[in-house]
Amino acid sequence: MGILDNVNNVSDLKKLSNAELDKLAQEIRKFMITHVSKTGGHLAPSLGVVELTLALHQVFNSPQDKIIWDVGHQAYTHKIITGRKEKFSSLRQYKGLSGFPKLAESEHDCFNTGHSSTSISAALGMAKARDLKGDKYKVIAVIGDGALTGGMAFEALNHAGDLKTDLIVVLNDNEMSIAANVGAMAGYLSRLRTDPRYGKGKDEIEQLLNKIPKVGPRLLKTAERVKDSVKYLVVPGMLFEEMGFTYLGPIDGHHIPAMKSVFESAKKMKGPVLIHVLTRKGKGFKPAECNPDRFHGVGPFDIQTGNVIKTEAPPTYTEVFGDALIELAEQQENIVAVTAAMPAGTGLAKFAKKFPQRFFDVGIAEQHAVTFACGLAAQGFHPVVAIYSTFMQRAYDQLLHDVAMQKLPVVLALDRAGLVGEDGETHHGIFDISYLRHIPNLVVMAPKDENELRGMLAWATKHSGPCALRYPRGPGVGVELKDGFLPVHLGRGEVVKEGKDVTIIGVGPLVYDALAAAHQLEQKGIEAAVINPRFIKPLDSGLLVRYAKKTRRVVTMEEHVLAGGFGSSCLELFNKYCPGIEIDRIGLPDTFVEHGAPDLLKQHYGITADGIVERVLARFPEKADFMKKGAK
Ligand SMILES: Cc1ncc(C[n+]2csc(CCOP(=O)(O)OP(=O)(O)O)c2C)c(N)n1
Ligand SMILES: CC(=O)[C@@H](O)[C@H](O)COP(=O)(O)O
Ligand SMILES: [Mg+2]
Repeated sequence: MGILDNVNNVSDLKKLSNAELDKLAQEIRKFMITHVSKTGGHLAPSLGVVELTLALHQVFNSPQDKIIWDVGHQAYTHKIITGRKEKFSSLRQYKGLSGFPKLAESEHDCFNTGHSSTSISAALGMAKARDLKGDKYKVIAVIGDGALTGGMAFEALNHAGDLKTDLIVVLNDNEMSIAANVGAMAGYLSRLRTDPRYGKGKDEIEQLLNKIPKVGPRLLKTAERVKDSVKYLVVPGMLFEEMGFTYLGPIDGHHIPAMKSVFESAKKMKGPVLIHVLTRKGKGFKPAECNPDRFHGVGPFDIQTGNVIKTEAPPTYTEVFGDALIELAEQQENIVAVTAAMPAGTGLAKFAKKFPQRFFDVGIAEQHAVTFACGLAAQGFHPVVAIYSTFMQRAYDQLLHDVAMQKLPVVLALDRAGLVGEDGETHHGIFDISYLRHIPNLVVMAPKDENELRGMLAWATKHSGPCALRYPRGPGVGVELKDGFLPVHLGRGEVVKEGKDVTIIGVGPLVYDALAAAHQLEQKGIEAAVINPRFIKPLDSGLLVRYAKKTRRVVTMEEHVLAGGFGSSCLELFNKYCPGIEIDRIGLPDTFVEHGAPDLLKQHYGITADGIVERVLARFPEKADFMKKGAK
């Protein structure tokens, strides 16, 4: 019987000694590794904060005290010790535990996270609400060094320093974002971490400086300036102190007694406090310690070897994108690539190695990434900004105000467009058609397969204005990759199959589901035409209207919300040019889609060939009867 067996909630944790907490940490690591090796998940981030989480929950009193986990991908220990140990085997599975904090899951999850850099803003809002109500609870934001590169975090630090309300920010510094952390802040933290001078008795320095004899105002001013610059040199965390925070640290984030003692001190302090904690991402599992980037978000793996369990699959759209961009960049010197802290996830890692001067990782800063690219474009470069569909939501105004209004030749590569699966509602890329297609001057494309992705990227890097490409997470459809680049013509779609009874339009790879549906319908005597629109904007209006008029029935299908999606654009088109068409739109309803395997989610929402067949048959009741009579 281990200690973890008797820890079913935070109250059980409070009874444990430091030695028992250390033992519990080991048991939690073993428990976590065992489960995540089966479910996959954010193992390295969570392994890195086991002791930190235990110390936090011993010193503070969740749920009265509010603990907000930035991104929330590191909250597995938090979940395990707040009553969700038994459900942990369902992590990230459909109808199982989420991989991120969820209010709906537990009172200890006081704020939903998933997108980076929101924790300090939310914590500050909660702290201010507490003050206004005269409450006394503590509010703690736990933010990583990567998330601290997000502009929103600085906005919140700036505001917190001004409000001076009681707030605790725990900076979990493991020198890693997904890849190694980048930026000047990372450099500053590194100096705080490594320079022996830092951490010298801050009081000694203050006493020494205060010994400077009281002199006339002019000399006093100089003395103050000297004092401040000397403080910058030897007093750690001056940057945060200057922003109104009391800086505590750096402390060992795997030493529970040290953290508990600092947390206890911070509890008593007035105003905003920043506690700088040093941790090792992936601690306790050698493969993750050695490859914290690979184990940042990992699929099921072999515990003995750390090898991810590979399944035979075609190259991913991400890999096809990355390789194609390298081919294009070899021909076009003005191509540069920008990522927001996700070189590997967006397929740009190889590009970065091959063209280090033409690659920019800006940190978790999507807004800056887009407008930084505009600066490059304004001076003759052709930037390709690779950002997941869901994270591109952060840069909406930059797309509109900086890219489109100026008609700058910026290529927006929206990876993870569609249902991403286990990351769930905060990560599905199901809103981009709606937030892109109404932006003037912007071309929006959706390739049906790997060759079209290559062709569209080639076209985009030669297009004189802004354009966006949206493609899904995971393996391609497995077509044979062609040399060269498929020719693409602005605003032109493709007839994949002729038919006279109904027109089925599938967006992106869904055109293959449309084709499968058409073949099923053929068995039932219904001849369906299949269209690959290729362009979300500008639509191939001539083609779509021609087939709508010809078949009088249209079914559209997209891995995207219906509101403002591709189907909506067809509604608008047909309403104008061929009113009276029967149109069925298949897509996602007005709700946030939960986590689960993508195919399961598609099945649930009818985004499948069968879903199309069902819709079409509903328009042919006689055929449906024909079906019912047992005809095959
Ligand atoms: C707005 C946004 N952009 C990108 C991501 C993808 N992402 C998730 S975690 C992460 C790195 C976080 O680094 P850090 O905060 O240091 O946490 P660690 O994984 O090191 O514990 C990134 C880039 C995100 N979740 N949100
Ligand atoms: C926590 C986070 O936002 C990222 O780690 C994200 O989960 C990566 O998604 P992919 O696994 O699709 O690259
Ligand atoms: Mg980090």
